[in-house]
Amino acid sequence: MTVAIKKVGVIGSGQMGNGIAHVAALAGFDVVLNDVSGDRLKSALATINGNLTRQVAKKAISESDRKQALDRIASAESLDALADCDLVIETAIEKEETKRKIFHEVCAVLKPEAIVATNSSSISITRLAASTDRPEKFIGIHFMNPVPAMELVELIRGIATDDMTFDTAKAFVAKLGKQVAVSEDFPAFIVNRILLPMINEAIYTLYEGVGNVEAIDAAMKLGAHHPMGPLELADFIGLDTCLSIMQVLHEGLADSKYRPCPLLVKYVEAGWLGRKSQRGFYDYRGDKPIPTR
Ligand SMILES: CC(=O)CC(=O)SCCNC(=O)CCNC(=O)[C@H](O)C(C)(C)COP(=O)(O)OP(=O)(O)OC[C@H]1O[C@@H](n2cnc3c(N)ncnc32)[C@H](O)[C@@H]1OP(=O)(O)O
Ligand SMILES: NC(=O)C1=CN([C@@H]2O[C@H](COP(=O)(O)OP(=O)(O)OC[C@H]3O[C@@H](n4cnc5c(N)ncnc54)[C@H](OP(=O)(O)O)[C@@H]3O)[C@@H](O)[C@H]2O)C=CC1
Repeated sequence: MTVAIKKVGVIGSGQMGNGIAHVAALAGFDVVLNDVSGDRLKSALATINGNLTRQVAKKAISESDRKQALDRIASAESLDALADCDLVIETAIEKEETKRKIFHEVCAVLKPEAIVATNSSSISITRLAASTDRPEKFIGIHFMNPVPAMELVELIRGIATDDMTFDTAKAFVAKLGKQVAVSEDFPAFIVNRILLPMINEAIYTLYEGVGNVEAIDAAMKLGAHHPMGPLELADFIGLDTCLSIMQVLHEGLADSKYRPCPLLVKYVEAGWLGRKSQRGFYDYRGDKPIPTR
């Protein structure tokens, strides 16, 4: 049994929120995109339009698909605008305290039958569910970046998630044209349990001077056929998000093999968060990315 989903709320209009709003609107859902910052929302809509336009240029969608998708996305600075959503997907920063606060506020305005999901990369779904008034209607729907291009979505049930919520989330992902991988609720789930230690190891390789940024990325692109080098990918994901995921792995699994590399910590402390702040393992302020080490 599934619940009918017509209107989807997306909380957080960063790179993932943009992508989720984009694919949901293109699949015919009405979307309300929320963020604490009005400027963020404006630039989010411009980014979505840019990505849709690229798809039109590639003939993946028509001009009328682009227009209709954009028309289906409303933006709102207040969570009150999400009151009549059937499904809400939280995709604000990877900080448990921020997410808990959002769930507390949004659950107060949602209808009781609405499903609440998080796009968290790593945090316990069971623990986040416990901060809501509806643990049985709470689930992890974990998209990959960039959302319009990646085929996979991980689904993670918390201990209390009921079958109706799981089946509804599965049907929703299928409607977006994406494949599901089901993960148990353990730190960082499947993709990031494997991917982030690889990225962290690449940063240790840089930290220990085994290779420079260029050599490490070239090694993994040309030597292992990865589409992006691990440091380029870390910048793409966001170094703050990478660090948060490593911290969740380190604390959650209590194993020193997940120790975040001190160089990753230093970049985040400097505010060098990767592409989103224009500087990370590469400097993106010029015509082409320049390695920072
Ligand atoms: C951290 C987490 O919690 C989980 C994660 O997401 S981990 C990160 C997972 N993602 C990856 O590993 C990405 C690795 N990189 C890649 O796969 C590729 O480099 C890439 C898909 C990003 C770009 O591929 P490419 O061949 O260089 O680019 P290009 O041919 O221009 O684009 C391919 C598609 O991606 C889309 N795309 C590329 N960049 C995009 C962006 N920033 N936003 C939206 N769409 C984008 C393009 O529109 C295109 O879509 P269509 O196939 O529908 O036309
Ligand atoms: N980056 C990635 O590759 C992936 C990330 N994820 C997960 O998705 C989530 C978002 O990541 P990403 O999009 O990269 O992050 P970004 O930093 O790009 O975006 C986060 C957005 O959330 C906003 N925000 C912060 N606090 C609130 C709040 N209280 N209410 C509403 N919006 C808020 C931020 O606004 P402001 O900047 O003004 O603070 C920002 O616009 C994280 O949980 C992350 O782990 C999942 C898969 C892949």
